[in-house]
Amino acid sequence: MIHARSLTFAYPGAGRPSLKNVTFDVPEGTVLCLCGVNGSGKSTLLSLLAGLYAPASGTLTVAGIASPGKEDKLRGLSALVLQDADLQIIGSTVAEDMLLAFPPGLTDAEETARDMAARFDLAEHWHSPVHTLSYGQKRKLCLAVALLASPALLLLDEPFSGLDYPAIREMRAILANNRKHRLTQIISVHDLEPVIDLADSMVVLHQGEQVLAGTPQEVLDAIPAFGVRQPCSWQRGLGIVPWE
Ligand SMILES: Nc1ncnc2c1ncn2[C@@H]1O[C@H](COP(=O)(O)OP(=O)(O)OP(=O)(O)O)[C@@H](O)[C@H]1O
Repeated sequence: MIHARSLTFAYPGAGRPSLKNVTFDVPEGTVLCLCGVNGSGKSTLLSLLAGLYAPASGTLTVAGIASPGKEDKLRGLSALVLQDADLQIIGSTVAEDMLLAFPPGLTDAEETARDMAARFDLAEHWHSPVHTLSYGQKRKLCLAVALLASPALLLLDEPFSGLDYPAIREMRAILANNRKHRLTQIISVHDLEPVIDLADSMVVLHQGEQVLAGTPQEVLDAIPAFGVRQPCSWQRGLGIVPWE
């Protein structure tokens, strides 16, 4: 579904590129775990995949839509869930934020949104002002709104950061359910522990370069050299042990 070929990108005015020569494929319905230390280029790559920027060189094709050239179409088929929920929430209440995901006047919009709120344990907060939600609830609201748009590609930037253990488990359950329904997902993390058993493939970035790519089993032995901690089960020689 995704073919990235020799992607290079530099922010306007930046001295050096934030992505260099990034090449990978993601089959439809699979989960790619994108990892690397702070500043390695994960968010930048997600922005290109979301159609927010175009590569300076190389080509990115998502479901047959190519960038550079068709970023507006890419934006229509993917949903990016940002690390900072406050940058993403635009409604003043949960209801308003969820209903803004639909075109005006769409029949069934409220019913669909309420069902999604219930799925994400947000039903009792339907009329709550968004600033009264907890950090974890705000993250869930952003993900719920992203899914309301029925994206073909879900892009998640550090979905576990700042979440407590129960919220991490809840987030995992949502991502696992998406995977069960064959939604293509790219999940950026610096810590692999909460996600590795859900990942079909991995790309490791370091200083904007793709240094490793393959299945978790192919990549995990080499990741410490790039500042990424191996999952505990892998360190103990147990391979990848599912959480549940
Ligand atoms: N808007 C911008 N303008 C200029 N440089 C930027 C901009 N955004 C990011 N960068 C630079 O691009 C590089 C990659 O940053 P990016 O945010 O993509 O990394 P990251 O792996 O997502 O980091 P983190 O884990 O800290 O979120 C960094 O050197 C960063 O300083």
